Amino acid sequence: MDNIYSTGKACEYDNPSNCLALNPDLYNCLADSRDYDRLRFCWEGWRDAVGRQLKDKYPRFVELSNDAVGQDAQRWEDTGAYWRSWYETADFQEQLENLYNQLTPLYNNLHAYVRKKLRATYGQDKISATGPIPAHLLGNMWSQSWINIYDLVEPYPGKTSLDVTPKMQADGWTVDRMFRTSDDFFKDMGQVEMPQNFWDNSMFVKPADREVVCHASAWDFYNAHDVRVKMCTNINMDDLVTIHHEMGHIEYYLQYKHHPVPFRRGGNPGFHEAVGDLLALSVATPTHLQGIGLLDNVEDDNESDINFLMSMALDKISFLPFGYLMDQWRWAVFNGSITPATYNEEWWKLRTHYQGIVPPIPRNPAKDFDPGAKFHIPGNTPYIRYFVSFVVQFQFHKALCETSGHTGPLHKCDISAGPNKAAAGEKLARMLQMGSSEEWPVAMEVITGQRTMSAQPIVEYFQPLITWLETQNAGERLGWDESWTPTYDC
Ligand SMILES: O=C(CCC(O)(O)[C@H](Cc1ccccc1)NC(=O)c1ccccc1)N[C@@H](Cc1ccccc1)C(=O)O
Ligand SMILES: [Zn+2]
Repeated sequence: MDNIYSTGKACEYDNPSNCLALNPDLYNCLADSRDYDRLRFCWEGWRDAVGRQLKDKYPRFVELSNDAVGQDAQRWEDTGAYWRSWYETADFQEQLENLYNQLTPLYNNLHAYVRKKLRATYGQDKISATGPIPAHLLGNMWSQSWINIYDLVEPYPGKTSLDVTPKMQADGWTVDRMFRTSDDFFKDMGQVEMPQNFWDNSMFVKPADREVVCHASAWDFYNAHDVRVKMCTNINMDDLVTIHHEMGHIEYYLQYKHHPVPFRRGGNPGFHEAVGDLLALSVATPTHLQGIGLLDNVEDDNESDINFLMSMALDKISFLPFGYLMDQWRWAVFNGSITPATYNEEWWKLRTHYQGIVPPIPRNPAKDFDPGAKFHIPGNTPYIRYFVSFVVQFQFHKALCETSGHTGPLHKCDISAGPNKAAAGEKLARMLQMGSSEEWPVAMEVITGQRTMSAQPIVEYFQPLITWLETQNAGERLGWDESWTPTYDC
Protein backbone atom coordinates (compact mmCIF):
# COMPACT_ATOMS: atom_id res chain seq x y z
CA MET A 1 0.00 0.00 0.00
CA ASP A 2 2.90 2.36 0.82
CA ASN A 3 4.41 1.74 -2.60
CA ILE A 4 1.15 2.39 -4.44
CA TYR A 5 0.76 5.66 -2.52
CA SER A 6 4.36 6.77 -3.01
CA THR A 7 4.53 6.05 -6.74
CA GLY A 8 0.96 7.03 -7.73
CA LYS A 9 0.57 9.55 -10.58
CA ALA A 10 -2.35 11.27 -12.31
CA CYS A 11 -2.03 11.24 -16.12
CA GLU A 12 -3.37 13.97 -18.43
CA TYR A 13 -6.58 13.05 -20.28
CA ASP A 14 -5.13 14.20 -23.60
CA ASN A 15 -1.64 12.76 -23.06
CA PRO A 16 -1.45 9.56 -20.95
CA SER A 17 2.34 9.69 -21.01
CA ASN A 18 2.29 13.04 -19.20
CA CYS A 19 1.75 12.03 -15.58
CA LEU A 20 1.76 14.21 -12.47
CA ALA A 21 3.27 13.10 -9.13
CA LEU A 22 1.64 14.17 -5.85
CA ASN A 23 4.79 16.05 -4.79
CA PRO A 24 5.25 18.59 -6.27
CA ASP A 25 2.94 18.49 -9.32
CA LEU A 26 -0.47 17.81 -7.78
CA TYR A 27 0.37 19.86 -4.68
CA ASN A 28 1.09 22.81 -7.00
CA CYS A 29 -2.08 22.16 -9.00
CA LEU A 30 -4.34 22.25 -5.92
CA ALA A 31 -2.45 25.24 -4.48
CA ASP A 32 -2.14 27.43 -7.57
CA SER A 33 -4.88 26.60 -10.10
CA ARG A 34 -8.05 28.73 -10.00
CA ASP A 35 -9.72 26.73 -12.77
CA TYR A 36 -12.66 24.69 -11.46
CA ASP A 37 -12.23 21.88 -14.00
CA ARG A 38 -8.42 21.73 -13.80
CA LEU A 39 -8.70 21.42 -10.02
CA ARG A 40 -11.23 18.66 -10.49
CA PHE A 41 -8.80 16.77 -12.78
CA CYS A 42 -6.04 16.88 -10.15
CA TRP A 43 -8.38 15.99 -7.30
CA GLU A 44 -10.06 13.09 -9.14
CA GLY A 45 -6.91 11.86 -10.87
CA TRP A 46 -5.07 11.31 -7.58
CA ARG A 47 -7.98 9.34 -6.12
CA ASP A 48 -8.34 7.24 -9.26
CA ALA A 49 -4.58 6.52 -9.29
CA VAL A 50 -4.19 5.65 -5.60
CA GLY A 51 -7.46 5.32 -3.68
CA ARG A 52 -8.96 2.90 -6.18
CA GLN A 53 -5.84 0.68 -6.16
CA LEU A 54 -5.99 0.35 -2.38
CA LYS A 55 -9.70 -0.38 -2.00
CA ASP A 56 -9.44 -4.18 -1.98
CA LYS A 57 -6.22 -4.32 0.06
CA TYR A 58 -7.39 -2.33 3.06
CA PRO A 59 -9.95 -4.84 4.47
CA ARG A 60 -7.26 -7.54 4.67
CA PHE A 61 -4.92 -5.06 6.37
CA VAL A 62 -7.61 -4.26 8.98
CA GLU A 63 -8.04 -7.98 9.68
CA LEU A 64 -4.31 -8.55 10.12
CA SER A 65 -3.90 -5.49 12.33
CA ASN A 66 -6.78 -6.53 14.61
CA ASP A 67 -5.39 -10.07 14.82
CA ALA A 68 -1.98 -8.69 15.80
CA VAL A 69 -3.26 -6.48 18.64
CA GLY A 70 -5.49 -9.27 19.93
CA GLN A 71 -2.60 -11.71 20.33
CA ASP A 72 -0.90 -12.83 23.51
CA ALA A 73 -0.56 -10.55 26.47
CA GLN A 74 -1.89 -7.51 24.63
CA ARG A 75 -5.49 -8.60 24.09
CA TRP A 76 -6.79 -5.25 22.79
CA GLU A 77 -10.30 -5.63 21.39
CA ASP A 78 -9.21 -3.88 18.20
CA THR A 79 -6.48 -1.67 16.73
CA GLY A 80 -8.31 1.54 17.64
CA ALA A 81 -8.44 0.52 21.31
CA TYR A 82 -4.71 -0.14 21.20
CA TRP A 83 -3.98 3.25 19.60
CA ARG A 84 -6.15 5.11 22.14
CA SER A 85 -4.39 3.32 25.02
CA TRP A 86 -1.28 5.43 24.39
CA TYR A 87 -3.11 8.43 25.89
CA GLU A 88 -3.80 6.63 29.18
CA THR A 89 -7.01 8.67 29.53
CA ALA A 90 -10.19 6.79 30.47
CA ASP A 91 -12.60 9.34 28.96
CA PHE A 92 -10.30 10.24 26.06
CA GLN A 93 -13.02 10.14 23.37
CA GLU A 94 -15.39 12.24 25.48
CA GLN A 95 -12.65 14.81 26.11
CA LEU A 96 -11.95 14.98 22.36
CA GLU A 97 -15.64 15.47 21.54
CA ASN A 98 -15.89 18.18 24.19
CA LEU A 99 -12.86 19.99 22.76
CA TYR A 100 -14.26 19.66 19.24
CA ASN A 101 -17.62 21.13 20.29
CA GLN A 102 -15.83 24.15 21.77
CA LEU A 103 -13.96 24.70 18.48
CA THR A 104 -16.95 24.28 16.14
CA PRO A 105 -18.02 27.98 16.31
CA LEU A 106 -14.50 29.04 15.21
CA TYR A 107 -14.60 26.64 12.29
CA ASN A 108 -18.15 27.49 11.22
CA ASN A 109 -17.32 31.21 11.11
CA LEU A 110 -14.22 30.61 9.00
CA HIS A 111 -16.11 28.17 6.74
CA ALA A 112 -18.96 30.64 6.12
CA TYR A 113 -16.55 33.45 5.25
CA VAL A 114 -14.42 31.30 2.92
CA ARG A 115 -17.56 29.91 1.23
CA LYS A 116 -18.75 33.46 0.51
CA LYS A 117 -15.36 34.40 -0.96
CA LEU A 118 -15.18 31.23 -3.09
CA ARG A 119 -18.66 31.96 -4.46
CA ALA A 120 -17.33 35.34 -5.58
CA THR A 121 -14.41 33.62 -7.34
CA TYR A 122 -16.06 30.56 -8.90
CA GLY A 123 -19.62 31.77 -9.33
CA GLN A 124 -22.88 31.26 -7.53
CA ASP A 125 -23.78 28.35 -9.81
CA LYS A 126 -20.75 26.42 -8.53
CA ILE A 127 -21.08 27.04 -4.81
CA SER A 128 -24.24 27.31 -2.70
CA ALA A 129 -24.58 30.11 -0.13
CA THR A 130 -25.78 27.62 2.46
CA GLY A 131 -24.29 24.32 1.36
CA PRO A 132 -20.97 22.49 1.80
CA ILE A 133 -17.93 23.64 -0.23
CA PRO A 134 -16.69 21.51 -3.17
CA ALA A 135 -13.60 19.81 -1.75
CA HIS A 136 -11.22 20.64 -4.62
CA LEU A 137 -11.40 24.44 -4.22
CA LEU A 138 -9.59 24.80 -0.87
CA GLY A 139 -5.96 24.78 -1.99
CA ASN A 140 -5.10 21.33 -0.62
CA MET A 141 -5.57 17.77 -1.88
CA TRP A 142 -7.46 16.83 1.31
CA SER A 143 -8.98 20.26 2.14
CA GLN A 144 -7.08 20.07 5.45
CA SER A 145 -5.20 23.38 5.15
CA TRP A 146 -6.59 26.40 3.28
CA ILE A 147 -3.48 28.62 3.37
CA ASN A 148 -3.00 28.36 -0.40
CA ILE A 149 -6.25 30.25 -1.11
CA TYR A 150 -5.25 33.13 1.20
CA ASP A 151 -5.20 35.41 -1.84
CA LEU A 152 -8.91 34.69 -2.43
CA VAL A 153 -9.94 35.46 1.15
CA GLU A 154 -7.48 38.19 2.24
CA PRO A 155 -9.44 40.51 4.57
CA TYR A 156 -7.54 43.73 3.75
CA PRO A 157 -5.77 43.57 0.37
CA GLY A 158 -2.90 45.96 -0.05
CA LYS A 159 -1.52 45.51 3.44
CA THR A 160 1.82 43.71 3.88
CA SER A 161 1.50 40.32 2.19
CA LEU A 162 2.20 37.44 4.54
CA ASP A 163 2.83 35.03 1.69
CA VAL A 164 6.61 34.85 2.02
CA THR A 165 7.05 32.16 -0.64
CA PRO A 166 7.67 34.63 -3.49
CA LYS A 167 10.34 36.39 -1.44
CA MET A 168 11.95 33.06 -0.44
CA GLN A 169 12.25 32.16 -4.11
CA ALA A 170 13.27 35.66 -5.25
CA ASP A 171 16.01 35.83 -2.60
CA GLY A 172 17.34 32.44 -3.66
CA TRP A 173 16.63 30.61 -0.41
CA THR A 174 18.08 27.08 -0.51
CA VAL A 175 16.82 23.96 1.25
CA ASP A 176 19.95 24.07 3.41
CA ARG A 177 19.19 27.65 4.45
CA MET A 178 15.64 26.60 5.39
CA PHE A 179 16.92 23.80 7.67
CA ARG A 180 19.68 26.01 9.15
CA THR A 181 17.08 28.68 9.94
CA SER A 182 15.04 26.14 11.88
CA ASP A 183 18.11 24.76 13.69
CA ASP A 184 19.13 28.32 14.61
CA PHE A 185 15.73 28.92 16.22
CA PHE A 186 15.90 25.76 18.32
CA LYS A 187 19.42 26.75 19.46
CA ASP A 188 18.32 30.33 20.15
CA MET A 189 15.60 28.91 22.40
CA GLY A 190 18.17 26.90 24.36
CA GLN A 191 17.37 23.52 22.81
CA VAL A 192 19.84 20.93 21.52
CA GLU A 193 21.32 21.65 18.06
CA MET A 194 21.16 19.13 15.21
CA PRO A 195 24.21 16.79 15.34
CA GLN A 196 26.57 16.48 12.37
CA ASN A 197 25.16 13.14 11.27
CA PHE A 198 21.74 14.79 10.93
CA TRP A 199 23.24 17.00 8.20
CA ASP A 200 25.23 14.09 6.72
CA ASN A 201 22.56 11.38 6.70
CA SER A 202 19.18 13.10 6.20
CA MET A 203 17.37 13.12 2.85
CA PHE A 204 16.32 16.74 2.32
CA VAL A 205 15.23 16.70 -1.33
CA LYS A 206 13.45 14.35 -3.71
CA PRO A 207 16.10 12.21 -5.48
CA ALA A 208 16.07 12.37 -9.29
CA ASP A 209 17.06 8.74 -9.80
CA ARG A 210 14.65 6.71 -7.68
CA GLU A 211 11.17 6.63 -6.19
CA VAL A 212 11.04 7.43 -2.46
CA VAL A 213 8.34 8.00 0.16
CA CYS A 214 8.13 11.79 -0.10
CA HIS A 215 5.79 12.29 2.85
CA ALA A 216 7.95 13.99 5.51
CA SER A 217 9.23 11.97 8.47
CA ALA A 218 11.80 12.10 11.29
CA TRP A 219 13.75 9.04 12.39
CA ASP A 220 15.40 8.02 15.68
CA PHE A 221 18.05 5.31 15.32
CA TYR A 222 18.01 4.76 19.10
CA ASN A 223 21.78 4.99 19.28
CA ALA A 224 21.98 8.43 20.92
CA HIS A 225 23.59 10.10 17.91
CA ASP A 226 22.01 9.07 14.60
CA VAL A 227 18.85 11.08 13.91
CA ARG A 228 17.51 11.90 10.41
CA VAL A 229 14.76 13.66 8.50
CA LYS A 230 13.43 12.36 5.16
CA MET A 231 11.57 15.00 3.17
CA CYS A 232 11.12 16.16 -0.44
CA THR A 233 11.59 19.84 0.36
CA ASN A 234 10.35 22.58 -1.96
CA ILE A 235 11.25 26.26 -1.54
CA ASN A 236 8.06 27.62 0.04
CA MET A 237 6.60 28.73 3.37
CA ASP A 238 4.59 25.51 3.76
CA ASP A 239 7.82 23.49 3.75
CA LEU A 240 9.62 25.92 6.09
CA VAL A 241 6.83 25.17 8.60
CA THR A 242 7.08 21.43 7.90
CA ILE A 243 10.84 21.61 8.50
CA HIS A 244 10.14 23.02 11.98
CA HIS A 245 7.58 20.24 12.50
CA GLU A 246 10.08 17.51 11.61
CA MET A 247 12.90 19.14 13.57
CA GLY A 248 10.55 19.16 16.57
CA HIS A 249 10.45 15.36 16.39
CA ILE A 250 14.25 15.26 16.21
CA GLU A 251 14.53 17.63 19.18
CA TYR A 252 12.44 15.23 21.29
CA TYR A 253 14.71 12.33 20.22
CA LEU A 254 17.81 14.28 21.27
CA GLN A 255 16.35 15.39 24.62
CA TYR A 256 15.07 11.99 25.81
CA LYS A 257 17.89 9.79 24.50
CA HIS A 258 19.21 9.09 28.06
CA HIS A 259 16.07 7.12 28.97
CA PRO A 260 15.55 3.36 28.56
CA VAL A 261 13.99 2.75 25.13
CA PRO A 262 10.36 2.34 26.38
CA PHE A 263 10.52 5.93 27.68
CA ARG A 264 11.93 7.32 24.42
CA ARG A 265 8.51 8.50 23.29
CA GLY A 266 6.43 11.67 23.59
CA GLY A 267 4.41 12.35 26.74
CA ASN A 268 1.66 11.23 24.39
CA PRO A 269 1.78 11.01 20.56
CA GLY A 270 0.16 14.46 20.31
CA PHE A 271 3.06 15.99 22.25
CA HIS A 272 5.53 14.60 19.70
CA GLU A 273 3.55 16.30 16.93
CA ALA A 274 3.28 19.57 18.86
CA VAL A 275 6.96 20.45 19.50
CA GLY A 276 7.90 21.77 16.05
CA ASP A 277 4.55 23.43 15.43
CA LEU A 278 4.86 25.16 18.82
CA LEU A 279 8.13 26.83 17.82
CA ALA A 280 6.74 27.62 14.36
CA LEU A 281 3.98 29.68 16.03
CA SER A 282 6.72 32.14 17.05
CA VAL A 283 8.63 31.92 13.76
CA ALA A 284 5.45 32.69 11.76
CA THR A 285 4.89 36.08 13.44
CA PRO A 286 5.47 39.01 11.05
CA THR A 287 8.17 40.53 13.27
CA HIS A 288 10.05 37.22 13.39
CA LEU A 289 9.73 36.71 9.63
CA GLN A 290 11.09 40.22 9.16
CA GLY A 291 13.98 39.33 11.48
CA ILE A 292 14.99 36.37 9.31
CA GLY A 293 14.69 38.40 6.11
CA LEU A 294 11.41 37.00 4.83
CA LEU A 295 9.32 40.17 5.24
CA ASP A 296 10.55 43.63 4.26
CA ASN A 297 8.17 45.88 6.11
CA VAL A 298 5.78 45.01 8.90
CA GLU A 299 2.76 47.26 9.51
CA ASP A 300 1.49 47.25 13.05
CA ASP A 301 -2.19 48.09 12.71
CA ASN A 302 -5.50 46.33 13.23
CA GLU A 303 -5.98 45.45 9.55
CA SER A 304 -2.55 43.79 9.33
CA ASP A 305 -3.39 41.92 12.52
CA ILE A 306 -6.56 40.54 10.96
CA ASN A 307 -4.67 39.56 7.80
CA PHE A 308 -2.10 37.71 9.92
CA LEU A 309 -4.75 35.94 12.01
CA MET A 310 -6.58 34.93 8.84
CA SER A 311 -3.41 33.34 7.45
CA MET A 312 -2.92 31.44 10.73
CA ALA A 313 -6.59 30.37 10.81
CA LEU A 314 -6.34 29.00 7.27
CA ASP A 315 -3.65 26.66 8.59
CA LYS A 316 -4.81 25.91 12.11
CA ILE A 317 -8.61 26.28 12.28
CA SER A 318 -9.31 24.67 8.89
CA PHE A 319 -7.38 21.58 10.03
CA LEU A 320 -9.41 20.88 13.20
CA PRO A 321 -12.37 18.93 11.73
CA PHE A 322 -10.05 16.90 9.48
CA GLY A 323 -7.70 16.13 12.37
CA TYR A 324 -10.74 14.99 14.36
CA LEU A 325 -12.57 12.91 11.76
CA MET A 326 -9.70 10.83 10.32
CA ASP A 327 -9.60 8.44 13.28
CA GLN A 328 -13.35 8.66 13.90
CA TRP A 329 -13.54 6.85 10.56
CA ARG A 330 -10.61 4.52 11.27
CA TRP A 331 -11.65 3.57 14.80
CA ALA A 332 -15.09 2.64 13.40
CA VAL A 333 -13.41 0.54 10.67
CA PHE A 334 -11.25 -1.25 13.24
CA ASN A 335 -14.22 -1.98 15.52
CA GLY A 336 -16.31 -3.21 12.61
CA SER A 337 -19.07 -0.59 12.64
CA ILE A 338 -17.86 0.59 9.24
CA THR A 339 -17.51 -2.29 6.78
CA PRO A 340 -15.74 -2.44 3.39
CA ALA A 341 -19.15 -2.06 1.74
CA THR A 342 -19.65 1.30 3.48
CA TYR A 343 -16.02 2.57 3.65
CA ASN A 344 -16.49 5.41 1.17
CA GLU A 345 -20.00 6.56 1.93
CA GLU A 346 -19.22 6.67 5.70
CA TRP A 347 -16.04 8.61 4.87
CA TRP A 348 -18.00 11.27 2.97
CA LYS A 349 -20.68 11.39 5.70
CA LEU A 350 -17.93 12.37 8.14
CA ARG A 351 -16.22 14.71 5.69
CA THR A 352 -19.48 16.58 5.00
CA HIS A 353 -20.64 16.55 8.62
CA TYR A 354 -17.41 17.85 10.18
CA GLN A 355 -15.62 19.73 7.37
CA GLY A 356 -18.63 21.01 5.44
CA ILE A 357 -17.20 19.83 2.11
CA VAL A 358 -18.54 17.63 -0.70
CA PRO A 359 -16.80 15.76 -3.51
CA PRO A 360 -16.77 17.77 -6.79
CA ILE A 361 -17.92 14.65 -8.64
CA PRO A 362 -20.09 11.66 -7.67
CA ARG A 363 -18.23 8.88 -5.89
CA ASN A 364 -18.62 5.27 -7.06
CA PRO A 365 -19.04 3.06 -3.94
CA ALA A 366 -17.97 0.01 -5.95
CA LYS A 367 -14.64 1.55 -7.06
CA ASP A 368 -13.68 4.58 -4.98
CA PHE A 369 -11.72 4.43 -1.70
CA ASP A 370 -11.01 8.09 -0.95
CA PRO A 371 -9.54 7.54 2.55
CA GLY A 372 -6.76 5.61 0.76
CA ALA A 373 -5.73 8.82 -1.00
CA LYS A 374 -4.40 10.24 2.29
CA PHE A 375 -0.89 9.08 3.33
CA HIS A 376 -1.75 8.05 6.88
CA ILE A 377 -4.32 5.44 5.82
CA PRO A 378 -2.07 3.21 3.65
CA GLY A 379 0.85 4.33 5.85
CA ASN A 380 -1.07 3.16 8.91
CA THR A 381 -0.06 6.25 10.88
CA PRO A 382 -2.59 7.22 13.57
CA TYR A 383 -4.07 10.69 13.14
CA ILE A 384 -5.84 11.87 16.34
CA ARG A 385 -2.34 12.86 17.51
CA TYR A 386 -2.51 15.86 15.17
CA PHE A 387 -5.85 17.04 16.59
CA VAL A 388 -4.40 16.72 20.11
CA SER A 389 -1.28 18.56 18.91
CA PHE A 390 -3.26 21.47 17.45
CA VAL A 391 -4.97 21.92 20.84
CA VAL A 392 -2.00 21.47 23.17
CA GLN A 393 0.47 23.49 21.04
CA PHE A 394 -1.57 26.61 21.83
CA GLN A 395 -1.62 25.70 25.55
CA PHE A 396 2.17 25.35 25.47
CA HIS A 397 2.51 28.55 23.41
CA LYS A 398 0.41 30.59 25.85
CA ALA A 399 2.38 29.24 28.84
CA LEU A 400 5.81 29.80 27.26
CA CYS A 401 4.75 33.29 26.13
CA GLU A 402 3.95 34.17 29.74
CA THR A 403 7.19 32.58 30.99
CA SER A 404 9.22 34.46 28.36
CA GLY A 405 7.78 37.73 29.69
CA HIS A 406 5.70 38.52 26.59
CA THR A 407 3.06 41.18 27.14
CA GLY A 408 0.18 41.95 24.77
CA PRO A 409 -2.13 39.75 22.69
CA LEU A 410 -1.25 36.08 22.38
CA HIS A 411 -1.12 36.10 18.56
CA LYS A 412 1.71 38.66 18.63
CA CYS A 413 3.92 36.51 20.84
CA ASP A 414 7.34 35.32 19.66
CA ILE A 415 8.86 33.43 22.61
CA SER A 416 12.37 34.16 21.28
CA ALA A 417 11.70 37.92 21.64
CA GLY A 418 10.78 37.78 25.33
CA PRO A 419 13.11 39.13 28.06
CA ASN A 420 12.96 35.77 29.89
CA LYS A 421 13.27 33.55 26.79
CA ALA A 422 15.85 31.36 28.56
CA ALA A 423 13.30 30.44 31.25
CA ALA A 424 10.83 29.48 28.53
CA GLY A 425 13.46 27.33 26.80
CA GLU A 426 14.32 25.62 30.08
CA LYS A 427 10.66 24.69 30.68
CA LEU A 428 10.36 23.24 27.19
CA ALA A 429 13.61 21.27 27.56
CA ARG A 430 12.48 19.90 30.93
CA MET A 431 9.26 18.66 29.38
CA LEU A 432 11.07 17.10 26.39
CA GLN A 433 13.62 15.39 28.64
CA MET A 434 10.81 13.52 30.42
CA GLY A 435 9.97 11.58 27.25
CA SER A 436 7.21 9.17 28.28
CA SER A 437 8.81 8.47 31.70
CA GLU A 438 5.95 10.38 33.35
CA GLU A 439 2.27 10.31 32.28
CA TRP A 440 1.43 13.19 29.95
CA PRO A 441 -0.52 15.37 32.48
CA VAL A 442 2.68 15.63 34.54
CA ALA A 443 4.64 16.64 31.43
CA MET A 444 1.97 19.19 30.54
CA GLU A 445 2.10 20.60 34.09
CA VAL A 446 5.84 21.32 33.69
CA ILE A 447 5.00 23.83 30.96
CA THR A 448 1.47 25.03 31.66
CA GLY A 449 1.07 24.46 35.41
CA GLN A 450 -2.08 22.40 34.85
CA ARG A 451 -2.87 18.85 33.76
CA THR A 452 -5.73 18.92 31.24
CA MET A 453 -6.24 19.64 27.56
CA SER A 454 -8.04 22.95 27.05
CA ALA A 455 -9.41 24.80 24.01
CA GLN A 456 -9.20 28.15 25.81
CA PRO A 457 -5.71 29.16 24.53
CA ILE A 458 -6.51 28.52 20.85
CA VAL A 459 -9.77 30.43 21.23
CA GLU A 460 -7.91 33.28 22.99
CA TYR A 461 -5.29 33.36 20.21
CA PHE A 462 -7.92 33.72 17.47
CA GLN A 463 -10.43 35.87 19.42
CA PRO A 464 -9.79 39.10 17.43
CA LEU A 465 -10.42 37.20 14.18
CA ILE A 466 -13.54 35.49 15.53
CA THR A 467 -14.99 38.89 16.46
CA TRP A 468 -14.15 40.21 12.99
CA LEU A 469 -15.63 37.15 11.26
CA GLU A 470 -18.87 37.38 13.25
CA THR A 471 -19.30 40.91 11.90
CA GLN A 472 -18.41 39.86 8.34
CA ASN A 473 -20.75 36.87 8.56
CA ALA A 474 -23.80 38.87 9.63
CA GLY A 475 -26.62 37.48 7.50
CA GLU A 476 -24.63 34.40 6.41
CA ARG A 477 -25.84 30.89 7.21
CA LEU A 478 -23.29 29.36 9.62
CA GLY A 479 -22.92 25.64 8.98
CA TRP A 480 -24.24 23.91 5.86
CA ASP A 481 -27.13 21.98 4.37
CA GLU A 482 -25.63 18.50 4.11
CA SER A 483 -27.89 17.48 1.24
CA TRP A 484 -26.50 20.01 -1.33
CA THR A 485 -24.37 18.58 -4.17
CA PRO A 486 -22.52 20.45 -6.95
CA THR A 487 -23.82 20.28 -10.51
CA TYR A 488 -21.80 17.68 -12.40
CA ASP A 489 -21.06 18.43 -16.02
CA CYS A 490 -19.15 15.28 -17.03
O1 LIG B 1 2.00 13.83 8.43
C1 LIG B 1 2.39 14.91 8.85
C2 LIG B 1 3.88 15.19 9.03
C3 LIG B 1 4.66 13.88 9.03
C4 LIG B 1 5.05 13.38 10.46
O2 LIG B 1 6.13 14.16 10.93
O3 LIG B 1 3.99 13.53 11.36
C5 LIG B 1 5.50 11.88 10.38
C6 LIG B 1 4.41 10.97 9.77
C7 LIG B 1 4.96 9.58 9.64
C8 LIG B 1 5.71 9.24 8.52
C9 LIG B 1 6.24 7.95 8.40
C10 LIG B 1 6.01 7.00 9.41
C11 LIG B 1 5.28 7.36 10.55
C12 LIG B 1 4.75 8.64 10.67
N1 LIG B 1 5.75 11.44 11.76
C13 LIG B 1 7.02 11.25 12.19
O4 LIG B 1 8.00 11.38 11.51
C14 LIG B 1 7.11 10.85 13.61
C15 LIG B 1 6.04 10.23 14.25
C16 LIG B 1 6.12 9.87 15.58
C17 LIG B 1 7.28 10.15 16.32
C18 LIG B 1 8.35 10.77 15.69
C19 LIG B 1 8.28 11.11 14.34
N2 LIG B 1 1.54 15.91 9.17
C20 LIG B 1 0.09 15.70 9.05
C21 LIG B 1 -0.72 16.71 9.86
C22 LIG B 1 -0.16 18.09 9.92
C23 LIG B 1 0.65 18.47 10.98
C24 LIG B 1 1.16 19.77 11.07
C25 LIG B 1 0.84 20.70 10.06
C26 LIG B 1 0.02 20.31 8.98
C27 LIG B 1 -0.48 19.00 8.92
C28 LIG B 1 -0.31 15.79 7.55
O5 LIG B 1 0.55 16.15 6.73
O6 LIG B 1 -1.47 15.45 7.28
ZN1 LIG C 1 4.93 14.75 12.88
